[in-house]
Amino acid sequence: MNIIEIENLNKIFKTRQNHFQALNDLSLTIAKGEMIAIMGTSGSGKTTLLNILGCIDHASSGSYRLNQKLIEGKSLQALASIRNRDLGFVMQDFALVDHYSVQKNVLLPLNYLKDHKLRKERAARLPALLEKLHIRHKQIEKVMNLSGGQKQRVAIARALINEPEVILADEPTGALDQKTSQEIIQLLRAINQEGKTIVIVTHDPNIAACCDRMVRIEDGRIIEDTKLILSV
Ligand SMILES: Nc1ncnc2c1ncn2[C@@H]1O[C@H](COP(=O)(O)OP(=O)(O)OP(=O)(O)O)[C@@H](O)[C@H]1O
Repeated sequence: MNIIEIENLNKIFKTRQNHFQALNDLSLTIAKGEMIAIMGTSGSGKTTLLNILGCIDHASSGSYRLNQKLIEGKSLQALASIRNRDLGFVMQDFALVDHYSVQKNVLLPLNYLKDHKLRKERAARLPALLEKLHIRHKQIEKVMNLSGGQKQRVAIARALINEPEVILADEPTGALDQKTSQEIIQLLRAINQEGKTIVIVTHDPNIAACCDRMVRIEDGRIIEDTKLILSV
């Protein structure tokens, strides 16, 4: 089953003087449970694509179906709820609140859940989640006192707390050294093997090599789509 289906997607950024076509008739399907790397030179359209997949931005034309549901035409409120329920985000700069504790950061997405019972159930999973990500011993530590690798583990825990089907990661290892990057990618791989679909934007061929598939974008178009034989 395809969890992501995009068809003939175009994205045009309009400024006062001119306009720029960042995505050009791009079509892509991603199967449930796939781990896919999006590569391409700087300015090729990777983040633009990820932002549309993440319902942070909308396409100028074309269609996007997430879990069979058409995303175009949804209200801002509906998009916010899709982002919170169906998607988890992991960013290069971690996007954590530095002066909050690890547990407060991880529990943040639950604030948007209206169902109090569900909120309690999910919050109860916190210790097991932190254990799995090897940061249980840092539960009440402020994020500002953690290493880069630990911060990214907190961000991954936060992305997982609402049990989304899809994790979108924009250069998740961009701020980390090589050894820590490998640890983070192996962690994402383990999460993928539990059934999550993972889309990773990366410049790093070593990260792409840990994925099932690599799609290369140039000038807003897909120029390569390769299934990878995993060595990990
Ligand atoms: N809000 C915007 N307004 C105008 N142009 C934009 C806007 N956002 C992105 N662009 C342009 O769209 C193109 C694609 O940008 P995007 O951020 O998707 O590239 P990228 O592949 O993620 O690059 P990088 O690897 O450097 O992060 C770039 O030429 C960029 O300048």
